[in-house]
Amino acid sequence: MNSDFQKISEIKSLPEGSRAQFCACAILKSLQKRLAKNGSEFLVADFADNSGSMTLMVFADSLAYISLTRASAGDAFKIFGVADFYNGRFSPKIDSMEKLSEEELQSLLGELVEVAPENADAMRAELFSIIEKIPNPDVRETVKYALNDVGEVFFRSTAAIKMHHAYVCGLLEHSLHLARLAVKLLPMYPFVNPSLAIAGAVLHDIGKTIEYSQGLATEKTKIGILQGHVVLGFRIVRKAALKCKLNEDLTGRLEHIILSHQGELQWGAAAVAATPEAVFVSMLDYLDARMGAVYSALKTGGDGEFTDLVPALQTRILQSKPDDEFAGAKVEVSSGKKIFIATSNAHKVKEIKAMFEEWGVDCDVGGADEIGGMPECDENADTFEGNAFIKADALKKIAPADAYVLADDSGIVVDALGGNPGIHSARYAGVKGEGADKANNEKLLKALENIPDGERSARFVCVLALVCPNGERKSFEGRVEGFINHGAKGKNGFGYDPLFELPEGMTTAELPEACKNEISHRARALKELIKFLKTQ
Ligand SMILES: O=c1[nH]c(=O)c2ncn([C@@H]3O[C@H](COP(=O)(O)OP(=O)(O)OP(=O)(O)O)[C@@H](O)[C@H]3O)c2[nH]1
Ligand SMILES: [Mg+2]
Repeated sequence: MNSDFQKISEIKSLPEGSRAQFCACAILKSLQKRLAKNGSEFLVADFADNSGSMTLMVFADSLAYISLTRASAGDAFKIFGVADFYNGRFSPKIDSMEKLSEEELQSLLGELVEVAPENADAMRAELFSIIEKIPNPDVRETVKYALNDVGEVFFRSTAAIKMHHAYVCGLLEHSLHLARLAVKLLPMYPFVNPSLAIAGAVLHDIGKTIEYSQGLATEKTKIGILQGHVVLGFRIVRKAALKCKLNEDLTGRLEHIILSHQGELQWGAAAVAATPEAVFVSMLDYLDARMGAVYSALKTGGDGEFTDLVPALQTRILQSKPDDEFAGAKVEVSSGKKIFIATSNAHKVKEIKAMFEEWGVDCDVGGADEIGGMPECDENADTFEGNAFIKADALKKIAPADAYVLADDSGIVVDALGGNPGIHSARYAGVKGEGADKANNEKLLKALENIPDGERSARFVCVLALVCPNGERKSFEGRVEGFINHGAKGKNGFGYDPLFELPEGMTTAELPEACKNEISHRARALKELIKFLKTQ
C-alpha cells in the first residue's frame, strides 16, 4: 500500500462546508456501543494517527459499521469518508473501512503511532543525569532500583489513555518534565527536601507501566482496573525502598508522594498531600498534565477559532497566536548549562555561586558534594593554572558528561617573600582543616615581622580552570593588589582576608560579601569566565 491517504490533522482542517472526501489510515483506540434517541444502535470510535485523533460516529446503516463490530482496540484501518461538521464540531460521515494487513501496518507504523515530540534517547539521558543529582545516596539508589525493576517499559509507555502525554514515550516525557521543573523550582522552596522531591517527580506515575497495556491502543490492564496506578506505583516504590534499605522515615515520605500525587481524592489520590514534598510534586504534576492537554488540543484542534472541548480543562482553548511580533523571542533566563565546582573549600563554592546569581547568569551551579564529593588529588603543579586543572580533571571524571567543571586555584603572593606563599597558600603552615587559616595567618605575620610598611605589597591571585563538556579547556586569571597588614581586621571572607589590606584602607575581611564579590581576584577571573560561557 502506498501513502495515498491524509493525516487526521489535515482532514480536521478541511473547511466547514467543503464536504471533501477523504481517506485516512489510523489506529482504533477505543470503541463503544451507544443507543440513539430513536432506539437504533451506533458506534463511537476513537481513531488516532501520529498527527492527532478523531472521534467517529458510525451508524448501523453504513458499511463501516460491519467492519467495526468485528474490531478491537489496537486494530489499524483505512477509513473512507466525507468531512462534515455538526454544531461547529468535526463530525465526518464514514462510508467504509478496511482493516490493514499486518504487512501494511508494519510499513505505516511510523505514520500511525504518535511519539513524544522530544527525542527519546536524549530524554532518557537527561532523566538519569537529574537522578544523579539526588543528594541522598539511598534515595538515589531507590529511584534507580524502581526504574530498573519495571524495565524498558518505563521508557516506552504512554502517560495516559487520552488526557495528556498520551503517546509513546509520554510517561518518560512527563516524568522528565516534572524532574526538570523540580530542579528549577527547588531553590525557591528551601523547606522542600530535594532528594524526595526529585525522586517523587521521577517516580510519581511509575504505576502506569502496569496500569496500561502497552499495545498499539492503550487500554487498562486487569490489575490496572482493580488497583490503579497510584497503588501500583506505591507498591513498586515500597519494594525499591525496602531493597535499598532507605530509612523508615524517608520510605514513608516517598510512599506518601506517590499516594497523594493525583492531587484530590476525587481524582484518584489515595491520600491528601500532607508533606512539603508531596504538595510540591502534586502541583508540578497538575501543571504538566494540564499543559500536556493544551499541547495535544492545539496539535489536533483543526483550524477553528477554538479547539474542541478539553475534558481535563473543562473548556476549549483559543487557537490563534497572540498578536505579538516578539512572540518567538527566547527569554534569557536559562542557559541550561550545568557547572560543578571542583573544590573542597566551601567558601569558594559560596562565593562563586553568589557571583553567578548576582550577575544574573542562570547556570545550574553545584558543588562537588552534589556528585559524590571532591576526589582526593595532589596539587603538585608549580603554577596556579596547573593546580586548577589538576582539580578540574579529577572532578570531570565523575561529573555528568554534559556538565562543565570549574576549579579555582588561588593564593596570596607576597613580594617581600619572593612570591610566597603563592601556590602553597592553603598549606603554608602545614596545618590541614579547621586551624589552617589561623596557622597560615600567624606564619605570614611572623615572616613579615621585620618588613617595614611600604615593602609589604601583595596580591591575591585566582586562576579558574574550566573543562567544557566537549573537552575544551580554558583558564582565566584575576588579581587584586594590596598589602599585608600587621594584624587581623574583619570577620568576613576566609583564609588571608583579615590580613590583606586594600589601597582603600580596609581588609577584604571587612568588606561585605557582595563588595568582595565585585572586586576580588576570584570575581575578576569569574567575569572573564562568564564572558566565555556566554559565547558557548
Ligand atoms: O583570604 C583569602 N581570600 C580569598 O578570597 C582567597 N582565595 C584563596 N585564598 C587562600 O589561598 C588558598 C587557596 O588554596 P587552594 O586554591 O588550593 O584552595 P583550597 O585548598 O582551600 O581548596 P581546593 O579548591 O584546593 O579544594 C586558600 O586556602 C586561602 O588560604 C584566599 N584567602
Ligand atoms: Mg587546595
